[in-house]
Amino acid sequence: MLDAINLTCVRDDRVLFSELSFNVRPGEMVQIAGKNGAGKTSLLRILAGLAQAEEGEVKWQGEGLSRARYQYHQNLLWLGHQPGIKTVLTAFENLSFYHAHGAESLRWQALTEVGLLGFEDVPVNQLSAGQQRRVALARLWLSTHKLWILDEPFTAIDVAGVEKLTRQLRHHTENGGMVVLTTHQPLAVDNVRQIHLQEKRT
Ligand SMILES: Nc1ncnc2c1ncn2[C@@H]1O[C@H](COP(=O)(O)OP(=O)(O)OP(=O)(O)O)[C@@H](O)[C@H]1O
Repeated sequence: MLDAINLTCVRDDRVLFSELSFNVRPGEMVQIAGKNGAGKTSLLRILAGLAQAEEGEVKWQGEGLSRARYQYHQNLLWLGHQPGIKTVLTAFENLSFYHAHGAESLRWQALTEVGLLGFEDVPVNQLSAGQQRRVALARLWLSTHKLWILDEPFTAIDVAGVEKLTRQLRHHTENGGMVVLTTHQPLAVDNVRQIHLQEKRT
């Protein structure tokens, strides 16, 4: 289980959120909602252990991230706002880099799932924005991590891609996984829990 406990985040003397507490249990999907600049990415980065909160703590399986860091990173798949892929490598090379010890057949399967079969040998910097995003998203079909933290995973993805990705998110939670994500578009998922960030002034 992931626990966010009394988190306060301040950026440029502005309190983005304060005393924010929630948890994410196996099988749950949580959407962080709020207008542009509300602090959604800032919150996800704190949850992923990439940034510090001014106050409060994040716990994984009951332990603070500083103590549980190794275990946490074994269980966490973070997909940031940027695709986070190596643009001089091809789609297939990216997946090989990411999934070095897994079976090659699984990489082909993941490329097929995200509709990149036929583009596997193209350097990523020659792919479209949506295709580049799909290379990053292919990791979701290779992941064995329990917790997925995804910042705007649907950005630049077409309608069919959104449906496929939504199915994969559902599949993950139905199998006991956890998803925390931001998105500005409606999610076609039952039981998604929303946490709204609202601006507070100092
Ligand atoms: N490292 C930083 N230093 C200073 N200010 C920052 C930093 N990171 C974010 N901010 C500010 O914090 C606010 C919230 O940013 P954040 O990216 O978390 O918002 P968001 O809710 O994800 O927005 P969007 O929906 O536009 O992606 C913004 O005003 C941003 O300028």
